[in-house]
Amino acid sequence: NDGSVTASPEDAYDSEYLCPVSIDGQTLALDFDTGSADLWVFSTSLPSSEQKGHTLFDPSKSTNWKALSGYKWNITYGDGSGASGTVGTDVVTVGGTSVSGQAVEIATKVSSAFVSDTANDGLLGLAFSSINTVTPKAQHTFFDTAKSSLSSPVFTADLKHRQLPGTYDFGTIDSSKYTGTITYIDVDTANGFWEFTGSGYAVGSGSFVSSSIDAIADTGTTLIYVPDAVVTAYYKQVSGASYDSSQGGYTFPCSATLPNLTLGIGSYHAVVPGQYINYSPASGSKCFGGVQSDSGIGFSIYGDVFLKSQFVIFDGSSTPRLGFAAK
Ligand SMILES: Cc1nn(C)c(C)c1CC(=O)Nc1ccccn1
Repeated sequence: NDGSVTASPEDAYDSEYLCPVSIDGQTLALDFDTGSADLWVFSTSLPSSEQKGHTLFDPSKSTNWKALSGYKWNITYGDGSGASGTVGTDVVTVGGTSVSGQAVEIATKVSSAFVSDTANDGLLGLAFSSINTVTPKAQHTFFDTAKSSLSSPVFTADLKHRQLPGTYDFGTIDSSKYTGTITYIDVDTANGFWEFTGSGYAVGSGSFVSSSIDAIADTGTTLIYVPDAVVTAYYKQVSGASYDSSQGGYTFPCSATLPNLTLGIGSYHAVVPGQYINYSPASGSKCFGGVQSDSGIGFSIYGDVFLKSQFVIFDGSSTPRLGFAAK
């Protein structure tokens, strides 16, 4: 029951990656999010003003739909966006991986950021089920539901830079998708995230700075959010870079040459190409950086800007771990 599904960039800046997911034959484009654990979808139960532009799941058209009476969900993401609604189970298929009895969370309310993100029909959470928001009983993620039917209890992310489709694979590690060896690192599941301790960083050709960085591998977050020491060291090497409070982050002249950012994973040095860190135009001739401060978040987030430079293994075995390889 292994599967592979394309992950297509939503826009020219790789703000998010969307994957086709079939719910009892109704196909929606979902944002696979290793930073949360709810599978929720835009639905016909939303106010019509919030439905516009999205593909809607209609449970009344699903023969395998089973409503969970009295069950509810309510999620708020770190950027302040959120959604809430009711719950049922159905057959969910991702590439070749099909599961029955999967909790599908129907949105009856979504925040404005989701309404305006019309390419996105919901999220498929791939963090640990311990942080699923359904009450009175937390539900399993798609990966947890599928795990026992997979050749091995893993999924991998091979996200691409700029306009290229990548893939999420379930159940196998495709050795044609990476080069060299895989470096594995322990994961602390206490907060429900794929959380690990990074070993440090380097900017461009500069020397590696050893420092412990508490970070999560988060496919649902666009940028890299790291400690101020890293951010300061990075933009010191970018002429014309500065913190722009009106943009809410560091910007720089779009013509700037950006240094690579190396992030240590154990003894492995993961290199994020400088071009990946020119995220998008900000205003005028300034561009917004793909590396920003994690202050106020409580941990660092290695989001898509980082993950798309690597081949990443999310190993859900009894001792969960993360694997990283160059590609
Ligand atoms: C935790 C956090 N703080 N801040 C400022 C950001 C941007 C985050 C990450 C975040 O919100 N990710 C997200 C958003 C929507 C859907 C899925 N993931």
